[in-house]
Amino acid sequence: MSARGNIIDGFGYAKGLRERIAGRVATLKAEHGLTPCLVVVIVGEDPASQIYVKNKGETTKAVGMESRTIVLPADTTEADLLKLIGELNADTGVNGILVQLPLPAHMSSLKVIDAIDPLKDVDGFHVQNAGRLAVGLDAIVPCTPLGSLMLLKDALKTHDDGNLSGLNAVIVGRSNIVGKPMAQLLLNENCTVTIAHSRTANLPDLCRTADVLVAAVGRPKFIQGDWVKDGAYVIDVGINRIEVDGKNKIVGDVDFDAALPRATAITPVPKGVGPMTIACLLNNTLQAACVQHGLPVPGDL
Ligand SMILES: Nc1nc(=O)c2c([nH]1)NC[C@@H]1CN(c3ccc(C(=O)N[C@@H](CCC(=O)O)C(=O)O)cc3)C=[N+]21
Repeated sequence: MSARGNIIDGFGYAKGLRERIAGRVATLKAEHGLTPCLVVVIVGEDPASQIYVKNKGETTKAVGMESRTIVLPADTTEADLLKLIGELNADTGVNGILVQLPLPAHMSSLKVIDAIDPLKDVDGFHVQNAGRLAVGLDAIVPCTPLGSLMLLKDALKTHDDGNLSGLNAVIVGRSNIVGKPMAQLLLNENCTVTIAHSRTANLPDLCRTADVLVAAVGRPKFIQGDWVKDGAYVIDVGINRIEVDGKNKIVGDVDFDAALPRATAITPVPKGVGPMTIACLLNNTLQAACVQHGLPVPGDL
């Protein structure tokens, strides 16, 4: 039986990933004169979103890519945003387009995402990418599930035989951006996958069946320690800002301290899945640039 209480170093893994991406960006530049370009569009002035978008821009530049950020006022019309996306789609210098979510209430995020060229949809949110992932075709895979799978596989290799096949996976959360694509990825790895949500009956007992437990509900410390099966692998996707003793703190969807001694390995928040999301976004942008220029797509990193 493997040891318990191992903390998965998502920050360190993401750092290594970014270094390998930087190497590939340098090669692409030297051999093909190509610098991948990611454009991030943000509508409105939500302070948390702005900090996040600023970090993304800096990380993009740090791996040698071009980063452009377009800030639109909160009262921008949907038509104007769709027009901008059309222009970015047509601009061959732009390889990746990310429209920061959530959008203001007067816009339909599905309609906006649908307007993005699927080949430039580096979030992997377009129905074409979601559908391609579901049927097993090449697709741009959403960054958070992809980064989560990388950490999970690495932890399984470190603490076990590295094999996901036949494991029971429970994903708590059914969003299009995390829960559903995570389920597709784990199905591809031959897990037995259950997606739980707010209407699930007896969630604690269901979670206790999970060899792999993925928490993506967006509620601070929602998953209790005694919901975690002895020896489980726990991936905490939640990023919740809460106030403790007058100070802002970020916590996950799992009660980390209570889950830690039960889990074989668990991701912390922060420095778990979050940094992997950004690293995977950069890798998706690099791969998109290669596809758009008819160049071979580099393999796994
Ligand atoms: N179209 C779109 N695509 C996204 O991928 C997207 C989005 N919209 N809207 C907002 C969410 C949120 N998100 C995060 C990614 C990384 C961290 C991250 O790196 N967090 C660090 C630092 C946390 C901190 O200290 O603030 C960590 O967890 O260690 C956080 C949040 C991507 N999102």
